[in-house]
Amino acid sequence: MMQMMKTNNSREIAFECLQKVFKHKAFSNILLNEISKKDIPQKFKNLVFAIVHGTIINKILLEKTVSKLIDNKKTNLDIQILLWMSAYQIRFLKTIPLYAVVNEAVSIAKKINPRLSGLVNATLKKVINNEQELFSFNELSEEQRVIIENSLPESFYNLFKEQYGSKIAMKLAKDSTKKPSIYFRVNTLKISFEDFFQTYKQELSLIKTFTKDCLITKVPIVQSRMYAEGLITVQDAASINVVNILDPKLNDHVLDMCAAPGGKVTHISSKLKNTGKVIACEINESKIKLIQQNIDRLGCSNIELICKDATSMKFEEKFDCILLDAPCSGFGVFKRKPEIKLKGYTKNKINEIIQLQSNLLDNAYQNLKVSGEMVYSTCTINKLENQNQIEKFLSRYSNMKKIYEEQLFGYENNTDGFYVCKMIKE
Ligand SMILES: C[S@@+](CC[C@H](N)C(=O)[O-])C[C@H]1O[C@@H](n2cnc3c(N)ncnc32)[C@H](O)[C@@H]1O
Repeated sequence: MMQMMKTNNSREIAFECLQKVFKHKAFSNILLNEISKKDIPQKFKNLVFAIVHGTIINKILLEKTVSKLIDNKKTNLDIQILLWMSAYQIRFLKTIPLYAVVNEAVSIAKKINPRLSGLVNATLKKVINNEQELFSFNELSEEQRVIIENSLPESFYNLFKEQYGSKIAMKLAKDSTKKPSIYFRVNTLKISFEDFFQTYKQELSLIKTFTKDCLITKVPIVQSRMYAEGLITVQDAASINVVNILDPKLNDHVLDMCAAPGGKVTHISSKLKNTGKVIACEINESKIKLIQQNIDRLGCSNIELICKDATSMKFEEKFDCILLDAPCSGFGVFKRKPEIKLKGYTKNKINEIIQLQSNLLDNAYQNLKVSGEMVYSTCTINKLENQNQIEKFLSRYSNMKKIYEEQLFGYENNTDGFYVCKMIKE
């Protein structure tokens, strides 16, 4: 195995990331976060991000295209990954010189196995010369074509079609390859929404959105001064929408049962203007530090952080308001975490998650005051974890009433797909 950890070459770095994703099931957002800290020019980083994200998002399309030219069984996975990422650049990154794509791929191939560099060279020249034909799947039905062109595993398409019909399933397939918008939340503990908007609307090309406290920008903002000072935090509009629906009131006693990395709990804190008390619970100890960093950066002073299993914790005092932003399949975040899409749909794993959600809901009920309100949310569009889960919950507790329910698919406003249900304990 070649050693490339110390390289500054964008394509070598991208290749190494993709190996980790495809061979070792690593998550690209974690790898890319590490790369964003590397001391290399921003334009090199941008190329790495584009290649890694684009190759994962389009993996099925790239694999089917490349396999028209090579025998997958006779070609090792490293060479296939190299061909997928190079075919991605040829097809989708039109400003990159084609000779650079081929030369760099050949030079990486020489490090993997010098005998295969000729194969890489010849295959990529064929992709360049026959691009339109190789990337077209006109012989297939429209449904089949759309799922290949958008690299959606058939198991997902079938699940969405069964739950919502083919029209919505097709829209979901097409949406899964879109570039997500950069949404963020203005931290009203430090600046009012209008002041922030007026001050930075030009500099950050700001656009208002469908949900309160949330803006869109075209400029990367994680490295910005406004971010470091805690004026803003990056969060998808659909996620911001959840706490807007929860709508906790000043001085409320609030429980967030599953809090990491802290996007929603810090939003709750800002809604309360640091009054009342918020208990933020998270089972995973390694994520506690992340929540604390967000709490400190955003200036939240009413949050108590606890590391516990939220299926069984009990409190002396019950809560006015509970958020259960449950662990879920993540079928609403394909655009942001394309690895989830590539894993395909397996019933057993989902059944475990559904049971955990159900146990969490039962304990939320136990900890909620009479007249208290709770929100159950997930970043999935899977009905079994959403509407069906809530129907079963409501049938277990006759004094729980649904007061609001919303399923965002993600294609409406280019957000994540999110389910939100607000209930009251009578
Ligand atoms: C969807 S994420 C929460 C996102 C968070 N609300 C936010 O907005 O930043 C779900 C979290 O629940 C945590 N979790 C899973 N099982 C749990 C349990 N039994 N008790 C508490 N937390 C749990 C996971 O570690 C994960 O961090």
